[in-house]
Amino acid sequence: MRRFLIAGNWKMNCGPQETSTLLQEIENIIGNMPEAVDGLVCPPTISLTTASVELQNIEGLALGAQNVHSEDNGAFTGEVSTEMLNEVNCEYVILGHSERRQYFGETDKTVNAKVNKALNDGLKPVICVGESLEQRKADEHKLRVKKQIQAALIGVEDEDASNLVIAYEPIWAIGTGETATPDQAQEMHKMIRKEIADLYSDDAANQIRILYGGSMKPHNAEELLEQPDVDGGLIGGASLKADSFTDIIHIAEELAKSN
Ligand SMILES: O=C(CO)COP(=O)(O)O
Repeated sequence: MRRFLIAGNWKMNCGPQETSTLLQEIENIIGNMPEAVDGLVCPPTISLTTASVELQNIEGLALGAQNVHSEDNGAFTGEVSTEMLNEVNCEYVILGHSERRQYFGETDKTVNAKVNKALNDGLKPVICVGESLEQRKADEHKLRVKKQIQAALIGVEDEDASNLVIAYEPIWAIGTGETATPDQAQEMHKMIRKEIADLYSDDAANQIRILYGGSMKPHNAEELLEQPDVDGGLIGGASLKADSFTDIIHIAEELAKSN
């Protein structure tokens, strides 16, 4: 059985001080992560070192970055390398978030290079895919997401597939308060799992975790997380408050217990 992964993408929020405060608040509420649920926080690069220290007190809550470069090192002003992320105990890295695709020139090709680099260097990529509102209205959402997945996974070997996480994030639901309905999320997650089965194997498809992202909040987390192919959440706004983030963790815990 796949374990829930409840992940916070903090985006460009929380410098080192706020990072310490937020993680201490989370620790005060949950202590460690519940047995049945995996957790992840992805602060901005400058706060990773601080987060790494704080997270020593919260068992089961892993650390991730929001981006990485595909080269080892060198003249790439403003970038960070996989080696640097490993040094501060990052386990995951978010790749291909729609905001990076939209504002920072990320393409299917650069995402693919980063996915391979991350896997080669022991980081688990959280690959973000998702369609725009126009694409959904034109009934192109399935094709768009399929293409993003195929492109992101070029060169990724079968044995690495289980280290991947995929996040389905419909762009129209990010930061808008509008959520995909549970049926819409399930339909897309099922299709993504089928795509992984076609590209790799049923085994890989059964193992891979597919997260939903886009205005997941405590009030809608249960109906989304109870869908059979929704294995967790990639949470933006609601991950910036200790109470809403831990509420969602507790919802996942209850669902895991009842399964
Ligand atoms: O983009 C997201 C997570 O990566 C979702 O953000 P919100 O939860 O703020 O909609």
